[in-house]
Amino acid sequence: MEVRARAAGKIILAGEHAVVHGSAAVAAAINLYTTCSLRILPPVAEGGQDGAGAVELDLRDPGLVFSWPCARLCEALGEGCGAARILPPVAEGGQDGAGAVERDLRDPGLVFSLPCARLCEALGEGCGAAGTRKPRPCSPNQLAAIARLLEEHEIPDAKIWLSAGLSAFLFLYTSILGCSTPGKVVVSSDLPMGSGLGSSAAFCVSMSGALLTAAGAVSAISGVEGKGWESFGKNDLELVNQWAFQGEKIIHGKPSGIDNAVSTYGSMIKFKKGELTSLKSSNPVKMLITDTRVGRNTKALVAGVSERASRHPDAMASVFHAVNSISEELSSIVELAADDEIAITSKEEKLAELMEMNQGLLQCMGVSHSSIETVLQTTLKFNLVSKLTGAGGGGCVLTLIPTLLSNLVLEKVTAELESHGFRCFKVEVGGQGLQVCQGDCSCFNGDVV
Ligand SMILES: Nc1ncnc2c1ncn2[C@@H]1O[C@H](COP(=O)(O)OP(=O)(O)O)[C@@H](O)[C@H]1O
Ligand SMILES: C[C@@](O)(CCOP(=O)(O)O)CC(=O)O
Ligand SMILES: [Mg+2]
Repeated sequence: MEVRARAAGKIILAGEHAVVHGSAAVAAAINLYTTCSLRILPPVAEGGQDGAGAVELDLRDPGLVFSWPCARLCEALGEGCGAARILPPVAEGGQDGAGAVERDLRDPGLVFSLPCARLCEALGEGCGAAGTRKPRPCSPNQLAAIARLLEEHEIPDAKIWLSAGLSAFLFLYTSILGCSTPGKVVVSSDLPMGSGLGSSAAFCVSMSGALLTAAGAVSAISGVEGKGWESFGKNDLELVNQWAFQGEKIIHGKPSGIDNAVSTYGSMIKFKKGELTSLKSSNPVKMLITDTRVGRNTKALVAGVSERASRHPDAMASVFHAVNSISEELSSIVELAADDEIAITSKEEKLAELMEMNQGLLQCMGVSHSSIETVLQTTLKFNLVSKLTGAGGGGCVLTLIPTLLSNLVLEKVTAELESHGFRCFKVEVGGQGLQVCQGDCSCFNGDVV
């Protein structure tokens, strides 16, 4: 069985960091994706091919491949992993008895087998992939066991930041498919990693989408246009989102959930205390993204803001309160319909002013950086307003592009930003959320399985 899932990166127009402390934030999906391709391999018969009984992860962006024998996963993660083995669904006219759930109780020495058809008849809808329908957090013991598994691999020092993503992968894979399901996973992404465009969330959402589809816990709705990409219904998206959030917790420590939500659902959203409101943006919002190429780590920046908040609780509560007002106002302006040049310009001026105010408050939180300040000063020379997006400390900066801005000015500002060594690109704002494609994945072509 092969499945491919893709999830979008995001920009935060207002409210990053404050959203972790209960304020509202506004985010939008962008047309840069992380794609996770999964091939479930047949269970290995005794005396079977060497190495076939393994879980392999091929990370195309850093260019690293990892492999864990299923036996080693079961030994390390034991009970917690459920040691489930997913058998391929039975085709019509398939082998008798294969479409069954078998429970092998080693201690009393009893084996029970219930045909799937009988389970469905007796338990109906509610019986669907029960184990995966209740996402649970990674326990401290599980996390420690995963860390020990990772120590057995030589991760180059320069790429040690990958450990968080690898831990999230091992947690999601073994929790959803069990430890004894051999498989091969390939991840590739358009997103720069660790730059504020939500690569960690897109990683967890695409991974959860592919794994849950393979486990039969969610299924795509057919008939959506595109090159074989299909969308999911609301309940399935919610399940994927909840699992992805558990993965984000491993990477970020204390995520608000906004990144995985916008990556899963797409479009533009307002997010507050876990509640999501979909925003209908009536005019296109155009943003230039500047990647300062200054690496940073979301987990450390989020922890830094929390420490500042515990040192100055009253002052920081006021900062978070102000950000909440900015996000609330920005979300209502985004939805205003502007149908002539004057109305569009006035709407864009309001958005720009709110972004500028938000940037000032992000400076108060201590998450700006000299590279970000350089972007702000450069764009200001052209009367353009910018703010950092995501966790800050480097990473990406957004610049609002007014509808009436000439291409010449845009080229000039881009050239000046790039002369500082930054990388500029334009993105489409408010696009697709999670999508899936089943069938042969081209990334496995040439594999001998
Ligand atoms: N395509 C990917 N391949 C491997 N790991 C990834 C990938 N995308 C994200 N990650 C994980 O997510 C981490 C970056 O997350 P984070 O610091 O939150 O930055 P951001 O989400 O803004 O890109 C990486 O260090 C890595 O562990
Ligand atoms: C800083 C924060 O608001 C967004 C982090 O986004 P990113 O990982 O930098 O893309 C954290 C969160 O909301 O979980
Ligand atoms: Mg992140």
